[in-house]
Amino acid sequence: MSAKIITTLGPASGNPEVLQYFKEHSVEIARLNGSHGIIEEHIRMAKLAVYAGLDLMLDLPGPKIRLGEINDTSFSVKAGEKVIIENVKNTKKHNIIDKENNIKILPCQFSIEKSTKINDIVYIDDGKLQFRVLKVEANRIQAEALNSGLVKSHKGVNLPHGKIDIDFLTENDLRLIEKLLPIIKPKYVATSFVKTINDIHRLKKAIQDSLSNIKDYYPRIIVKIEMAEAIEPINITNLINECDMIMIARGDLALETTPVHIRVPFIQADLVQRCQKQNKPFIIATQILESMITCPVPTRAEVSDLYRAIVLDKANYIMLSSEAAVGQYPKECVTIMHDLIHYNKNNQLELNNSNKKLPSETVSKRSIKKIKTQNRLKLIKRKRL
Ligand SMILES: Nc1ncnc2c1ncn2[C@@H]1O[C@H](COP(=O)(O)OP(=O)(O)O)[C@@H](O)[C@H]1O
Ligand SMILES: C=C(OP(=O)(O)O)C(=O)O
Repeated sequence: MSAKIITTLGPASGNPEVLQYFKEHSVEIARLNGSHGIIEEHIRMAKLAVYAGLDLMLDLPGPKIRLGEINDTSFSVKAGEKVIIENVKNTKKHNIIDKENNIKILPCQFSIEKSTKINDIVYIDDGKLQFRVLKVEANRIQAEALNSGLVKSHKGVNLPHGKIDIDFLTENDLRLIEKLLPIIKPKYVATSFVKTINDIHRLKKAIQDSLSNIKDYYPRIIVKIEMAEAIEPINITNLINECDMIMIARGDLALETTPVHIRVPFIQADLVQRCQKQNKPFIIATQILESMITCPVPTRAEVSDLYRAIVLDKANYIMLSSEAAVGQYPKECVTIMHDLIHYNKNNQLELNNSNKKLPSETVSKRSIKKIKTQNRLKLIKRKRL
């Protein structure tokens, strides 16, 4: 079976023309990321995706630390600039300047100060922005930007060296399970930041409660592997057993496991083997064609990553995130994936056919026989001498 594509829906892809193109180019599942957008917008995009013939996946945010809502949606920081990362309990938009100190504030949806110490690194937006902790205060930390970039609303915050205890099913997850799930009835529900099998039991119970009045429907559960605890031997075996599909969620995985960034390919190799052994379908996700968010062609490294996922790992699904949700080239990304999938399929066929037509094995067997006969003759000759 060849790989199929999952595309994350967002402003760049939530329209009939793009969705039709996706359907015609190996896309099978449309993913709604519950971390972004409002419920009404998800319902609108879900209807369009179903109309285009795609299956739906509702991806629940889980206990992921994220920035809050920022006024004007983004602002820039410069390398060396001091900022405050402050816990905000409400969902209102936040101004970004602390007038007293004339310093920029990054609103954060969880309080991270108890889990950080001086010199720890805070990663934001899949690590695109890095901050070093300078001072820990009540309800906030002071930090120094290690690189320049844009701070955007709702981007993820990772603290690989600090553990934060946030309950697995958040208010946001429960709201989506109660208000969105029964309306769109997605074929799949993906669950984020899972640690143990107990998390899955709790999720299934919450889904059952929300669907108590609906018969003949229950979603398939996708477990996103993105935390160090989840890949501990007992946990990972149980999680693979308990779910319908695994997602290797490489974005957070890269920052939740240490040494950061470099462990992902090793974990990917291990998870692929485990899923294949336990006969469980799996998705390889995140940054597969990241450069194509702003560029119409992929890098060689991205094509190699795609080759590994499709040809070597034989992933059941490969997933596009920002590339399809907010990128400039959603159709081009899908085309690259679709073309590689089909090139591989045709290439395999050609190889199989050429094996049948050109029995190179027979040729080489024949030559081996000839050499053996020649050797035997030489031996006999030598013995006679
Ligand atoms: N429904 C949406 N509305 C607006 N933007 C979205 C939506 N879904 C995704 N995005 C954007 O695409 C980015 C990448 O998607 P994804 O990888 O799923 O997000 P994240 O890593 O933040 O969970 C998000 O960070 C967000 O900026
Ligand atoms: C798919 C992932 O999760 P999300 O996009 O929800 O952060 C990931 O971290 O790789």
